Parts: sequence; structure tokens; C-alpha cells
Amino acid sequence: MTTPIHVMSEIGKLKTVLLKRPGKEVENLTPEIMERLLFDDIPHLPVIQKEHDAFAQALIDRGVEVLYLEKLAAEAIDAGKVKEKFVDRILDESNIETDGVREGLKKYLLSFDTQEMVDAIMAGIRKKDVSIESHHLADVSSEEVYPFFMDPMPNLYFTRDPAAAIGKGLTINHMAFEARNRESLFIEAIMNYHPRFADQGVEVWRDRNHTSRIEGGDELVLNDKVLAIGISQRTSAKAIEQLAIELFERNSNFEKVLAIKIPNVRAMMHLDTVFTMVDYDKFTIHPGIQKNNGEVDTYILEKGGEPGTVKMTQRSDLQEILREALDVPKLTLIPCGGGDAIAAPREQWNDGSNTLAIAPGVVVTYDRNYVSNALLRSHGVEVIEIASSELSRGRGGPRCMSMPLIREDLPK
Ligand SMILES: NC(=[NH2+])NCCC[C@H](N)C(=O)O
Repeated sequence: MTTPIHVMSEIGKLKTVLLKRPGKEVENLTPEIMERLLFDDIPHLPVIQKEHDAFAQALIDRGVEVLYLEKLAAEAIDAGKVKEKFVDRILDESNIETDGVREGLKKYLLSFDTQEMVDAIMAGIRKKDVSIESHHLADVSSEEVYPFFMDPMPNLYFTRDPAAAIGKGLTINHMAFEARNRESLFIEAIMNYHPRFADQGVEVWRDRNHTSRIEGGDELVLNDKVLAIGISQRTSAKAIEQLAIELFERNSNFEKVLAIKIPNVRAMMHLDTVFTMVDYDKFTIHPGIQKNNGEVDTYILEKGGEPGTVKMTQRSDLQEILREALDVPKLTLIPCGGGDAIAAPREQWNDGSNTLAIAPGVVVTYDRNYVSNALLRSHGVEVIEIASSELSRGRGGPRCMSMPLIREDLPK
């Protein structure tokens, strides 16, 4: 197994994972902008960093290699000698109002060494920090009250979403909201220029140059043949069908995509906020996505008769669909918060269904979701809890905060 990306399941022993340590970007929030930037509160930086370091350490203690997005991005930019090109690319997507401001920002960013520059872009660029040399009214009179020329990217620590490893490749995502869409530029640079990934046989199943949206929180690799992808607030049916066609027609091993429809609401933005795989035959599920008798609208996509088409079957018996797809005798759905009227929505809000499997039957979860954690244990799952007071304020859990790059294959 020598390829830099290898993910044939959700639960195979985790070997290498991509994280982002929360930085200044999570503190560059105010009540006025946090909703637009998809935060519900403002994290306390030293504490969120401590919690995140403990998350990373829990993975390292289990033999996982932890890579950091911010470090790989800087290394990639240096390796490719593309500092200026990268700055141009990110400025193109940062809503810069005038040429004068753009020039000033470019000069400012290029004055840093590469790592500092990457960190500064991620943190957001304050107007007060950049001098604009211009005699044009528009350059000097920009909306004074708004503090940023370039918005902070507080959601970067959710490395799951801007890209998703699938098999020996990945999708580099066009994300749903402007608040996050620039995030996938870092991954794009890493795949193009970092010596660990560039020209190493990594398949880009779908790049970010699309108009239809998809995010990694919706992309689940159930096994080496079947994916589950959420039709959600963040991922459109169109993007799923396009990706399925790419996977079926190019040299991937995937044969089936289960497109699972979940409610279009903030609390359940991605499939992995309501549904994650914890063992060969066990999933967590938030009962809020199930209708009577546990039904969930699901569309099964397979290779179509004509090129560029898919064959589609609609069903709603999710438990049986999963049992068949995974070829197990019995499949268990473990309800978040035990399905209790209060505990279920409360724990789901703080990512109680969002587990990161690091091996079959071994998961990392937030400590605050004690009802769900106890239930997982009663089903024989090993639960590694991490502190979550500040991490959870961004509305994402351990799966959202990690992008597996290499997992061991499951025994056949
Ligand atoms: N895979 C996930 N569930 N990620 C959660 C991302 C949370 C982030 N604040 C957002 O709204 O985008």
C-alpha cells in the first residue's frame, strides 16, 4: 500500500489523518459575523487549542500519523514555488473590492514567509494591518465599519469538508457557502505541489471547478464498493450523480452510491452529523432523520447502460439497504441520545452521532455526549472521549475535525 491516499472504508484502522489546529481565525469572530461564518458562538482560543491538541494526541497514542493542513499547505507552496500564484488565486475568491486594495493586500501577504502567510490568510486580514497606497476614492473609502479585507476561515479545523478521500483518490470540493469555499484551495495546492502527493497517482475524482456543491461531511466510504452520500444542505443531488458517474466510469473500485436524503436544516447540515459508521455492522443514527418505521429516502445509484448515465432505484428501508450493501447478517442502528425526546436532539446538536472510527468498533467522541457514549459502550464499542467545551462551538465533532488519508484495508 504505497499510494499517499488509501481509504476503502469508514472503519479500517486509521494510519494517517489530516487535521488543522484551530488558530487566530476562531477568535476573529464577532456576534455580527459569526452566523454568516457558520459559528454559533466564539471559542476561547487557548482552550480550543488545548482540546484540539488532546484530540491529536489521542490519535497519536493509537499509532495514527497526524498531518497538519496549515503545514502541508506552506510546504506545498514552497515546493511548487507558487507563492504569488497562490496569493492571486485566493485573492480572486476573496471579494476584494478594488485594484488598489488588491495590490496592497498582495504586497502585504508576499512580505511574510510562506508559513506566516498561510496562517495570516487563514486567520483573516484586518483592514488596519494593510496600508493601501492609492489616490482613488474607492480604495480609501471602503466600508469602514467592516473590519476585514479578507474574512477569517474559522471552519478550517473541520478538515473533513473541503475535500474527501475516496479509495486512492479524493474529491476537492466546491463548497456550499462562500464562508467556506476558499478552504479547498489549500487542499488543491497540496495535491498539486506537495511532494508527498503530487504525481504520486492520487486520483482527483472531482475538482473544485464546478458549480454544484458537495462537502466531505456528506461523503462516507462504507466499503470498497459502496459509498453513502448525503443529499443535504451542503451537497446537491446533481453533484452526487456527477461524482457517481466519474467513479463508475474511471478506474475506481466503487460500484454503488447510496444517496441518502436528510433534512435541509442547520443542525443536520451533513450526513455525518446524523449518521456515522462505528463497526462492521453498526452505525450511530439521529432518530430525527427517520420517518415512521425508521424510513429514510434513499436512492441507489449504479452504472447505467449508456455512458454518462446511472441506473437508479428508490427505496426507504435504510437499515436493510445497509445490511445488504455491507453483506452482514444483522445491522444495528444505535440512536443518538438513546432516542430520548431531550437527550437525542441535545446530544445531536453537539455532534453525538458524529463519531470518528479509528478501527472497527473503536471510536473517538465528545465527552459531553454521555448518553450516546454509554449506549455505544453497551453495544460493545470502545469509546475514546475527548474534551469538547470549545471544539463543539463550531458545530462539528471528531469525524468533521479529521480527514483520513490512509486506512488499513479490512480483512476480506
Ligand atoms: N462534517 C461536518 N459535519 N462538519 C461540520 C462543519 C461545521 C461548520 N461550522 C459548518 O457549518 O460548515
